[in-house]
Amino acid sequence: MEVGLLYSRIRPDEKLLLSELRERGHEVHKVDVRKATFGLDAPPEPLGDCDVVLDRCLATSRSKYASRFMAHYDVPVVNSPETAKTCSDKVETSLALAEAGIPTPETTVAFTKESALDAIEAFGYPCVLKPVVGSWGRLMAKLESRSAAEAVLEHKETLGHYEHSVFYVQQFVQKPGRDLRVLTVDGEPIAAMSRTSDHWLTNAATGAETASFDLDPEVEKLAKQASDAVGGGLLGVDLMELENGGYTVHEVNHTVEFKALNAAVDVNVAAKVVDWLEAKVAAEAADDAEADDTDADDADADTAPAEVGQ
Ligand SMILES: Nc1ncnc2c1ncn2[C@@H]1O[C@H](COP(=O)(O)OP(=O)(O)OP(=O)(O)O)[C@@H](O)[C@H]1O
Repeated sequence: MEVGLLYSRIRPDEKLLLSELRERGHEVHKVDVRKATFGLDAPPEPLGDCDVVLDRCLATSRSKYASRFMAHYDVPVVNSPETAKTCSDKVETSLALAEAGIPTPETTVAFTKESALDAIEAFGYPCVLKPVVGSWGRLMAKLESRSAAEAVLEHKETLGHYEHSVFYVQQFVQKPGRDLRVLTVDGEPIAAMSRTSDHWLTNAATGAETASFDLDPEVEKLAKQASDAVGGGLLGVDLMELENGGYTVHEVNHTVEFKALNAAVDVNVAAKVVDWLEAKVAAEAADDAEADDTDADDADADTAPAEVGQ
């Protein structure tokens, strides 16, 4: 198959994917989104001929628009623009999870620092303030007191980008020093790991210790539901274990990194992802062939009465 790769930096994750794709003899076209341009009529060369395009852009805005353009050109893209739109924004993600009835931390959104402080006080301390867009745990604050909350809110309002005047306040979940990451393809888990740290931020990017996690049916079910809720694709579903049992889903990542997962588990993650891509492309080709057959049958049916009459 011909695979397009939209990127701005080739991380170890992309390297794993690229070598797996090339080892299997697939042709890969890398497109640096910093150099490409996207018009309304035709896709940048050679993406139009690709069987599938992988959006691996680092920047949220690039990822959102680049995947939207691919869909506009009718080029199959992973992940879909709908998924990118939902996952790249924590408000959208929380709403999608809540609408699907998936347990997710209690969250309140406010638009001024005064109403944000009201929301924070209603949660009590500690609670969490997150930027609506961003990853790797950056600019997340665990608020331990009213005075800390006031200071952070003032900094955000005065110094922050306009996105920082959407205040996303969340209950602090008393997790057991770790959270869980499940990598899924259209809801099917490929592998899972726990990420443990003494710090309250336990994502791998902050240096947490990773270990393979044996999926239980509940995590598997929630990962599938969370994937469906955001539109499916190649996703990293993040969950926390609750003190009284059960889980809560706090994030779904759409341009998911899997280098740490690959190192933690006994699964060749890139190989599983490429298996899924191959199956996806084959299914799409079969659908297209069926549609062509149906069109041909319809054309025969259209001409049949005339033939009979002759
Ligand atoms: N409500 C919460 N209560 C307690 N801990 C939390 C809460 N939300 C997030 N965390 C911790 O903070 C870490 C980062 O959170 P989150 O995934 O929301 O941020 P992020 O910047 O989008 O990170 P990434 O994109 O790398 O997953 C999580 O791995 C988890 O350990």
